[in-house]
Amino acid sequence: MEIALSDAATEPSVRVDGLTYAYPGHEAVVRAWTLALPPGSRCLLSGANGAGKTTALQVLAGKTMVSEDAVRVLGRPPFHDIALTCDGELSYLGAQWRRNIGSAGADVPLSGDISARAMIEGVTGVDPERRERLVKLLDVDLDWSMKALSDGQRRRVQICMGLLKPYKVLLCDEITVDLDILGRLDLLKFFKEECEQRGATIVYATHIFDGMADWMTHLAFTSNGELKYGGAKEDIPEIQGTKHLLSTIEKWLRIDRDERRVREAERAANPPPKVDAASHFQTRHMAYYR
Ligand SMILES: Nc1ncnc2c1ncn2[C@@H]1O[C@H](COP(=O)(O)OP(=O)(O)OP(=O)(O)O)[C@@H](O)[C@H]1O
Repeated sequence: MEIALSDAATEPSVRVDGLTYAYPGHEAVVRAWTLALPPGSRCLLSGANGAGKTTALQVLAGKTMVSEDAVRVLGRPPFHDIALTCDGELSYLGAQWRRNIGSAGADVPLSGDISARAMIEGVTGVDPERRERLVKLLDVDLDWSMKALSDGQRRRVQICMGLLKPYKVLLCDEITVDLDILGRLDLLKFFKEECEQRGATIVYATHIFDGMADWMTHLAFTSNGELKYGGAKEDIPEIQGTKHLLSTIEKWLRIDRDERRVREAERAANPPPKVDAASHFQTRHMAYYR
């Protein structure tokens, strides 16, 4: 389903055109996605566990190779145009990023005595005013020792570091899950300002809808790998009015689960032939990973 531009004359910051993606040896988990997000838009990416949100975000982030025409970010193919991520115009805050930034892997705290200040001020080429604002916004104490933080405190330092450079497109995969209510709402407010004042575009995957109905300008709901519902929020009658977002998505998720159970029962009754992972990889997808 196409996510409509609010202004047809505006070149989208994110354009996805018939994107299909399968992990080697598996069925496609993203199927025929087409969407376009204009500058300044904030898209809530929603769907059940395993629906393909992380996979899609990783493709948008240029972590996996797909054809150059299938995904364009700021008019450029994110896998092939490495400068997009190196220059910080395209930023991805997701599971890999959580594992790599300010932790010793798998979100394990660093064992050395490194301060939050050393981590945050260690990021070079940053506007000091933006850094100060983010430290305040995220309520980070620069004297915190990274080895003695709660999950939420460590996440605040990570998020601070991830936002220091002013991206044009930001892809977020469940980054606020450890934050307390104020931390999450303040961050959503900051993101909204970034979109309204700088024309940044944000795609935000989450299962937490509190505050999202007012925040988002666009919605993408994926089910069984397909973009089932999508578009500018005013074009989706089912989610008009703040109170309808949670109940509507709950309804869509229940339909999704029922359909999945039917598919699983059918597959159990008629198991598909086994795919040779190596030849599938080479001949069909030629997928490479960063
Ligand atoms: N490296 C991989 N190899 C094969 N299959 C994978 C791989 N990573 C994910 N998958 C499968 O792809 C599907 C989509 O996974 P993905 O992580 O994109 O879902 P998600 O919507 O982000 O889920 P969640 O809400 O649980 O984070 C799932 O069925 C998952 O099992």
